[in-house]
Amino acid sequence: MKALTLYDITKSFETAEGRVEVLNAVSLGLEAGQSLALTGESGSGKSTLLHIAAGLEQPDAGRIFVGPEDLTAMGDAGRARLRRGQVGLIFQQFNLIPSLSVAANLGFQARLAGKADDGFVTDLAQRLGLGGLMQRYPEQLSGGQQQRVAIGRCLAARPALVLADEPTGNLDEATGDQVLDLMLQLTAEAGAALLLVTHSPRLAARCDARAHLRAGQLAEAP
Ligand SMILES: Nc1ncnc2c1ncn2[C@@H]1O[C@H](COP(=O)(O)OP(=O)(O)OP(=O)(O)O)[C@@H](O)[C@H]1O
Repeated sequence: MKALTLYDITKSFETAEGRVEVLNAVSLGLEAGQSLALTGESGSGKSTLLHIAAGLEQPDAGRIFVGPEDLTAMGDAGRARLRRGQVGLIFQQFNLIPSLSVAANLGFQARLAGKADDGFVTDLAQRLGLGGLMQRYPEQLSGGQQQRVAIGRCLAARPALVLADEPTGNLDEATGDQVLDLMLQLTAEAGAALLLVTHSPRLAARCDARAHLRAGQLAEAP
């Protein structure tokens, strides 16, 4: 089953210097349980593609399916509902809620998605090495610990599709590798598809498949 299908996505931006063509008829399919690394030079459109897949940004043309659901046929409310229920987002900035404990941050998204399950969150926290940190607040955690909370918060809501934009970009290499391994392991176990934007060929090599954005189109990774 396809978790994400993009058909002929085209996107340009109006800027002070004129029109910037970013994506030119990009198509991509991601199976449930599969991980795909998206690489490309800075400015090649990786984040734009990920935002379009999440329904956070609208393409100029093309269609987006998350599972069987057509994002392009939905309004803002429908896209927000689908994102809450099916899509997990992880960014380079951890975006934790500073006033909530680790435990409350971990359960936050699942509650929004109507899938609160304390047992599952506790188990996930153990797997992520956060079991002893549940009562702490984000500012009392290291970068790697904060990113593990962000990953746990995303996975606790059991998304079918995880979209991650440079999730280990703020971490040192060893911590980054560790965090990515956990992400790959946990998403594969959950049967979730993972689209990982990364600059690192080394991290990309750990995914099931790779795609490279160049001049607005997808190519084989170099
Ligand atoms: N809201 C916007 N308005 C105008 N131009 C934009 C906007 N968002 C992105 N762009 C431009 O679109 C292009 C692609 O940006 P994007 O952030 O998708 O690239 P990226 O591959 O993710 O880059 P990086 O690896 O540096 O994060 C860039 O030229 C950027 O300047």
